[in-house]
Amino acid sequence: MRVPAKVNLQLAVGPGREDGFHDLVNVFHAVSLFDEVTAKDASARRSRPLTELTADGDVGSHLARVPLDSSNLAARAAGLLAETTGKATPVDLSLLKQIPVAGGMAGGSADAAAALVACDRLWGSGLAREELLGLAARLGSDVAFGLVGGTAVGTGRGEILTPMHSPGRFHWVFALSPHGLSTPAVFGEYDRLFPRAPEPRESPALREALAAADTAALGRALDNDLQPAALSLLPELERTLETGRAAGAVGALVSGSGPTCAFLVGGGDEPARTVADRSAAVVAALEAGGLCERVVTAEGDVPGATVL
Ligand SMILES: C[C@](O)(CO)[C@H](O)COP(=O)(O)OP(=O)(O)OC[C@H]1O[C@@H](n2ccc(N)nc2=O)[C@H](O)[C@@H]1O
Ligand SMILES: Nc1ncnc2c1ncn2[C@@H]1O[C@H](COP(=O)(O)OP(=O)(O)OP(=O)(O)O)[C@@H](O)[C@H]1O
Repeated sequence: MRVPAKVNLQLAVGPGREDGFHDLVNVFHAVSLFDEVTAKDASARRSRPLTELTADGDVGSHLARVPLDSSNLAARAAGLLAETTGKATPVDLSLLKQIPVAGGMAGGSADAAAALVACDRLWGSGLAREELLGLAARLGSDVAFGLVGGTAVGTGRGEILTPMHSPGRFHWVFALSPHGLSTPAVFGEYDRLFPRAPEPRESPALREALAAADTAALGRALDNDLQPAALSLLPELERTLETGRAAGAVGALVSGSGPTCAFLVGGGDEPARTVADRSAAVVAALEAGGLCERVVTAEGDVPGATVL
């Protein structure tokens, strides 16, 4: 299975709920930075554990942060499916990672989405899409989007998804931080900074920009309520954002809970040469700035988990 990363085009965060979560208006956009998840039958093993994991990939120091035990979200996904259907045999899960780890791009959630589909096929459980989406939502707020992909607005804690009309093709540059940020810690910092947050509201300007495939308007509409919290925990991110903006990015923001920074560098409504030049300028400035571990480019939107 191949499964994409996400960037949040809008992340409006309401006040903390009694269950520890926050109501969101979360506009997800899937980008062409992919993890690959393979599930192989290991019935010969016969004994527990249900899953054994390996992880490899092109994510530098981030790879060391991927747990290889039952806490891995892909293993948890396999476990939840097994528990739900009662149909399971031991499985070897291998992860090939391109999505930054603890980077605010939903890498673990993507792997969980892919593992659900891969194990459903391997075990012949044949769950309906709605049932898989239900299991995904139980695993984490971002997991269902890994199944769906494209551009979609998530409400509730982010798991209730409605597709958004986005006919355009957008080009992005991502600055990967050497650090990770814990999602609960960033929400906690948000509560400290904004103890009386208003109810989250969708941005009409963003919806219009997406529908019109208007890159400049999309750049202006990008908005992440968690950005001040991520900057408060990692102040150096402000310089990363400023470096990309100064090099010509059309829009810049922290992706989700961070610390990956996302730069919109063009869209299909602009000449390809303009986009390529702008992208190259932003990549060069970020690399020369020495602020991030790696710089990668990607396009969006792309489909969710896909069988290779
Ligand atoms: C920041 C985002 O990535 C934006 O897409 C998501 O909201 C986070 O999604 P996720 O990583 O799948 O998060 P979950 O595994 O569901 O929750 C992890 C923790 O993040 C916080 N959390 C998450 C989602 C949400 N709507 N409100 C929250 O307060 C809670 O402390 C929760 O215990
Ligand atoms: N398959 C996985 N890949 C990466 N990290 C995983 C995985 N399973 C569990 N983890 C753990 O989850 C933590 C968060 O990883 P992840 O890459 O999903 O963060 P994230 O992209 O910031 O998440 P989100 O954007 O959904 O908030 C990591 O620090 C790691 O310990």
